[in-house]
Amino acid sequence: MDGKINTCGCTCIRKADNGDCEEEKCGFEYSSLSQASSCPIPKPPQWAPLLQIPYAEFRSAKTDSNTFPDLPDASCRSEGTCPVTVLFTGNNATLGKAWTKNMFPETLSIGKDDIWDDGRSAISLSRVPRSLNLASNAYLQYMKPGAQMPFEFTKEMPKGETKISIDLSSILGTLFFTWVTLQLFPVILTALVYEKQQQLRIMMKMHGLGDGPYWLISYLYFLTISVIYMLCFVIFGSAVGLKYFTLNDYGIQFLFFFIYVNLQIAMAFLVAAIFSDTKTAAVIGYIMVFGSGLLGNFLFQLFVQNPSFPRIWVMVLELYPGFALYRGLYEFGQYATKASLLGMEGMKWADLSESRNGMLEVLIIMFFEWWVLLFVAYYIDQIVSSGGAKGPLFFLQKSRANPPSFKTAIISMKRNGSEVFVEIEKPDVREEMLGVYSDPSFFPQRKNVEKLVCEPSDSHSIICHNLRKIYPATDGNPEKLAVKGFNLALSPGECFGMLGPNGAGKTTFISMMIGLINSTSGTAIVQGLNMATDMDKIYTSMGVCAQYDLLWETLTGREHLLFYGRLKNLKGDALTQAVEESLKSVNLFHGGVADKQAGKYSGGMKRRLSVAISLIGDPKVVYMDEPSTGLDPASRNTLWNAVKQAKQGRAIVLTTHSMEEAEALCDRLGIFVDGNLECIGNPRELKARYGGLYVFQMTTTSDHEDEVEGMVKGLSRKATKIYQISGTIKFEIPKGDVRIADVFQAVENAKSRFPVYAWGLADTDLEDVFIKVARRAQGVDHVLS
Ligand SMILES: Nc1ncnc2c1ncn2[C@@H]1O[C@H](COP(=O)(O)OP(=O)(O)OP(=O)(O)O)[C@@H](O)[C@H]1O
Repeated sequence: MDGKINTCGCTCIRKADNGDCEEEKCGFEYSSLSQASSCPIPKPPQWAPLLQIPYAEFRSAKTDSNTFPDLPDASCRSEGTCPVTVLFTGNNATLGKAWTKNMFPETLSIGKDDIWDDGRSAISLSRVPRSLNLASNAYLQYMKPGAQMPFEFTKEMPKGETKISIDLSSILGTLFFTWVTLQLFPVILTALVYEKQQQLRIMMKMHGLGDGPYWLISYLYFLTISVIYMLCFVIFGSAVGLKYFTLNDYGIQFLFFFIYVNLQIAMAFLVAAIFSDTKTAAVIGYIMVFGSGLLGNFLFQLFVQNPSFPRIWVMVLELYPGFALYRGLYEFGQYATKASLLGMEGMKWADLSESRNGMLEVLIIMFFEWWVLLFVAYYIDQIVSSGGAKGPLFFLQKSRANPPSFKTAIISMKRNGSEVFVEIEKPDVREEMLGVYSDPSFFPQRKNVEKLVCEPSDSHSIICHNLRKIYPATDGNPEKLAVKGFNLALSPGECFGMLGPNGAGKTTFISMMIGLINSTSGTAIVQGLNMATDMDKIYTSMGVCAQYDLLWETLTGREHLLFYGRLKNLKGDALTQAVEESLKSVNLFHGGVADKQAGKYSGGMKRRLSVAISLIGDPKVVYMDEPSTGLDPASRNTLWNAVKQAKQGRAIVLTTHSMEEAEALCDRLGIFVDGNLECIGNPRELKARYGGLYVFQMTTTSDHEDEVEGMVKGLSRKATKIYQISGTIKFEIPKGDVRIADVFQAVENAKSRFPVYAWGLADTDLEDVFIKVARRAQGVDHVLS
């Protein structure tokens, strides 16, 4: 037994004592070698079929260790215990090679020499495979090297195949493509909810974008995106040769996807009307995506493929857009698979009338549902976005005669001889307060508004008449009377500053004026239009800088201004020029800042952009809620200059906590306390009316404090001590009681009698006025409550 292969291709496996070969093994190499005449005639292998796999199991026929019952060695029954050789016989060995490679990718390597002339091939496997899939007309012969009798199993396929072609798109398509198509749903939904959550929708509305145009623009935008997305989807699918797309008629595919994306947008609008938080909406959106796909897969496999299941229930399922999508894609998949196997065309227009084809019913359902959902979404949105102003039957209210305009109401009151009475507070409170303040000029605004009410004119940009806001009781908190009857008349070119402590009701007032919330009662006329009936028209001449920056994080400053400028009907060069001037006026023009995304702006930059937005497009009335919050002194000066310039020809209402800002910008100031306007006038008037005092301060040693007090009392008997600590004493002295020269003289005398380390005489400033008015009002409120 030398193990050498002789010229006949045989190996001696047993030698006689004389050295001759007693037994040779020619193996399977015999036919690949040129055979000498002396070579023994090889024995053909004894193949016997051991395993029969029915055709029905064509795709998934499997063998396991039990399918090799004739393996002579028990140790060979389990995977990996002994090497084996597999023989293939078929139309050609390449087929066997390709097939086997597919089955045993880890263990198989087949070379050119492995293919025999008779078309068979032999491959050595390092282990017994656990399972086998037979996919060709090959005989598979399985033998263990060295075995006396080869063992084998044979599988003969019923018909010859030249190529294994599995079109995955047709098999996986329905579920996978359902998910791909539905991916747009959460995108549209979150975009819509984001605009609502960030109050960008109301911001757009405030700048003149009505509900109708908003819906139209948004709808067309999402439709364009969806159509492009679906076109790319079908084009790419076709380009890579997915039969799902290439075999079915493109016209039907276009119609199906077009109707579906419209339905999907309508559904996103509907769901967006219900949610106001982006994160919740995104979670719901993705649950709908995956749920629709998986549930659709489960239900339709179960029901559609079961002919005994009532068809009407399938149609009920299809009323849910996600399932309708699944069903349509399922039909495309069915037609593509059939066409691929039988080598014919997929779904054609004529096939729509086939009774088992659900495409037509899906198209009809989706088409009608698209319009129904759109209508319902618009209806719900009108109710939800109105903040309670519109009830479920708002369309009936609209059809009624228009409510009488403000002017008409006044004229009719005059005709009836009734006295026009403007109620500022409940009568008892009013009397009480008049008693407390005993100053009729305390309510000049009421008189002014009364006059305007009686003699309506267009000379005022804003007229507020007894505007009240009561927030309803929520979460166990009682209702809140935030604005208690506000009266204001504001002319063009005037800047009105609202001062007041936190919670005074300033933001509530502005929110009512910009239509963010509805007033509980009262009337406001802006540019001659009644807010209750003509808010949409008022929006076109209004600019708003809200307390919080309402910006799109992904848009640049310039894009924001271009967008809002367009809403204000600016076009072409006028728009470009207005945007550039606006950017310059708030110092956002230079250094590429204008083209940075607003999300990357600092707080101060966002604030300046908000102010620029409020002023673009020449609005006649501008509301600014604490515009300079968070600005550094330089930026604040820039902003002030912008507002001063913007005052020309416009009425501006501005709330602020900065007395400096109020004095710098406002022509008139109103101090608001606990929902009431406590005083109104220009800064100097207010200081004169509520100040009227000098503040005298002196620092000496502790043992001379009495002498300082005596000196001040000598100047004015009405002087009141307001502060005393460690030798520093402060007095308020009525201005009318004292001459400044006398104060200087008294101080000089005092210096000669005791040490004076420092002294000062100051006029009252706006801050003193503010504190005084607020304290007094809160004191009165406290008494009244
Ligand atoms: N949605 C609401 N529901 C109930 N109460 C509210 C609501 N919004 C505001 N309020 C209450 O109304 C009052 C006025 O609030 P508002 O925000 O108008 O005050 P403000 O003067 O703007 O305060 P700040 O200077 O702090 O901005 C406060 O007591 C506030 O708690």
